[in-house]
Amino acid sequence: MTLITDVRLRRVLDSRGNPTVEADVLTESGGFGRAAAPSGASTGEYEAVERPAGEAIAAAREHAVPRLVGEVYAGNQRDVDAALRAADGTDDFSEIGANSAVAISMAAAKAGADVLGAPLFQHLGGTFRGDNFPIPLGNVVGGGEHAADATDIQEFLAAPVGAPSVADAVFANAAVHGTVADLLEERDIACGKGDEGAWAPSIDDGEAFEIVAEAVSRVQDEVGFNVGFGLDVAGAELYDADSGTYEYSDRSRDTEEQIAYIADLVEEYDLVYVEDPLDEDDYDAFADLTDEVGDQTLICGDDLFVTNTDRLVEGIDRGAANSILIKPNQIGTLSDAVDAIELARRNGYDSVVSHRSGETEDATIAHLAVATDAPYIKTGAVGGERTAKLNELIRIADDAT
Ligand SMILES: C=C(OP(=O)(O)O)C(=O)O
Ligand SMILES: [Mg+2]
Repeated sequence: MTLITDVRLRRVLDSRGNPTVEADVLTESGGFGRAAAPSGASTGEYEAVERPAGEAIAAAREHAVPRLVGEVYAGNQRDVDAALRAADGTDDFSEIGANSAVAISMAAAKAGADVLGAPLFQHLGGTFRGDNFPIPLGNVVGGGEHAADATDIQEFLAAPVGAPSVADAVFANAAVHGTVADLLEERDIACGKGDEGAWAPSIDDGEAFEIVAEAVSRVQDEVGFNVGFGLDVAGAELYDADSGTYEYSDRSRDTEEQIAYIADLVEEYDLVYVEDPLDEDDYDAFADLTDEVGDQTLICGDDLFVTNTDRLVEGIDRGAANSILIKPNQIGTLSDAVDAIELARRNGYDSVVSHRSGETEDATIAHLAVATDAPYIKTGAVGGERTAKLNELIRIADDAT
């Protein structure tokens, strides 16, 4: 029933206005799935390769489509993803592009779900999934590679850890985003937004901490449950390998100073989450920081692990972190992303399923998080391509997908 009969690929716009790959997968019995690839700006060095959309589409039409059409069942995700790997023939999807691969992988999953008449999370995770929801981490102030002339730290993330429901959590994050705007206005700070919809004021990190801490505390008082906050430091973007230092606007920090700085921030602001506090090659520094504060907060590897089980195994062996960011396009297929989540769980690591800074209306990651019982999802706080995922979580909870 789910034999793939057609794969159609096209260029569509992402949220930055760049072309990205959209895939349609059709099946013998009329099943249909459509998905589009997201795209990063602060990409990790070890990610699967995104090719320019037109080239990725041409290569996938030549190498992948013939291995799928009439050959593979969309309902068998492992076979779909194995066919994509075989068609590509490289370790990093540099032939057909991880953007073509992930779009086809996700579209096939949706086609499989469509044939079953089941919600995507249930097709991916089974009938006993759908009761647990991830806590959404929402970017409310940001800079780094996502906005010019803004904070050094890439993302200040609201984290409504005490929310009684996913809808309460989603609205709490939007309230923090709105309260940050009020506080910026009170301080006469005009600003626009970065790529993920976070405010991108031209302020230093110290002032951003003050504002976000105040916003979180006000919203916590309003909603009556615990709202904390966290960071994506995107340490690899700050790190200068030649000098071995982290370069902030106002000063440099060597690795020891960077570890001490982050540990102090965890203490001072009771941070619940710290992503990529250190460079993507420095497992040892990650391990030192995790040793120091890993019992108080999540230390999450994004550029460190790039959703790659080999890198995660190394991190687990070395005690480098206690959580992993999961971005399907970093590794190229849903099967690989699920393998990383399962390996993480078996080793006591929390998974944080994540959007990219360049996004589309695609909501697959909301289903992936619910399907795998992931404790967190990072997908912004506002903006259509972000609310696509957040509203889908609310629909899943409402049994309305
Ligand atoms: C979402 C992120 O940004 P990008 O997609 O630019 O890598 C991130 O670094 O976690
Ligand atoms: Mg990151």
